[in-house]
Amino acid sequence: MNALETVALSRRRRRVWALRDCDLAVPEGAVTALVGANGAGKTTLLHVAVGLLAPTDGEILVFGRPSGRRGADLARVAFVAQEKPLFGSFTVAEMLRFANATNPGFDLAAARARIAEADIDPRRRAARLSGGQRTLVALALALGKRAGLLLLDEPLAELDPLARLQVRGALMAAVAETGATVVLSSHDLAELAETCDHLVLLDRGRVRLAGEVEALRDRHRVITGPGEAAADVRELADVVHQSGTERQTTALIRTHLPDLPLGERPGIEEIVLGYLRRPEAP
Ligand SMILES: Nc1ncnc2c1ncn2[C@@H]1O[C@H](COP(=O)(O)OP(=O)(O)OP(=O)(O)O)[C@@H](O)[C@H]1O
Repeated sequence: MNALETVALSRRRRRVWALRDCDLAVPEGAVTALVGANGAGKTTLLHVAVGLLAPTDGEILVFGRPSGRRGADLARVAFVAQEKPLFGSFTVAEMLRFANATNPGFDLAAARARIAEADIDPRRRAARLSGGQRTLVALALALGKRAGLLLLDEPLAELDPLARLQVRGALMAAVAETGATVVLSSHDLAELAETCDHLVLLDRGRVRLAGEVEALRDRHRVITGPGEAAADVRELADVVHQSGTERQTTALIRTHLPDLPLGERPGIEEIVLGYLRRPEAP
């Protein structure tokens, strides 16, 4: 079963279509990167998935059921919002106890261990935490919930390099140990390449590219050669993006032949940048 699935999902925000006709499937047990330019619709998609926003059109299913505000369904989902909202007047210890009291199956010991590992004083009030510390507390709460689906909006943005490594390790461990599904949005493509096995690229509210990272890499090549050779390549593949001079051109191409003996297999960063650079690419 897919952990998250959308069918012709659209969401309008005032005059803007923040999501438009999105069809996508996030498989269970995978770590999926949600990427796209600023304003592409990533946060909107995550908010619709947890029922904070309703679809304008279409459907979104979480573990096969329409997403909504029913307690039993929400118990299977943990969400860390971009602003990492916490109750400012609560101490960290109080927040963990509150989470423990309100979430059946909450792993209080594991959450406390994460706070200790992050060297955060549990007596400190949330309002007095640094941005990165807020993130670490929010992630400890989300992971403690032991939810089947973790939706994380820019979870690594404010973390120092060591904390980023620790959080990425904790997410991968959650996937390995409990079979959890993780969807995380981020602008750090290099980091995502090391953490994620699936990718969804949103572009002005539409799904531009989606699938397994290795399969997407198999379908693309970076080729270099004289400009006129690009015409020959068009017979075999779609040119996603091309740059350079008449004498020397570099192109990202998409092919239907996974074994195309041509050029280099690109990294996920090159693929995403190629599509973002050329909005009219196929
Ligand atoms: N509260 C709101 N009211 C009206 N429009 C909004 C609101 N929040 C977002 N939008 C619009 O919806 C679109 C998608 O925004 P969204 O926040 O989902 O993008 P994003 O991909 O998460 O961007 P970022 O990478 O900057 O966080 C944008 O055009 C944005 O201006």
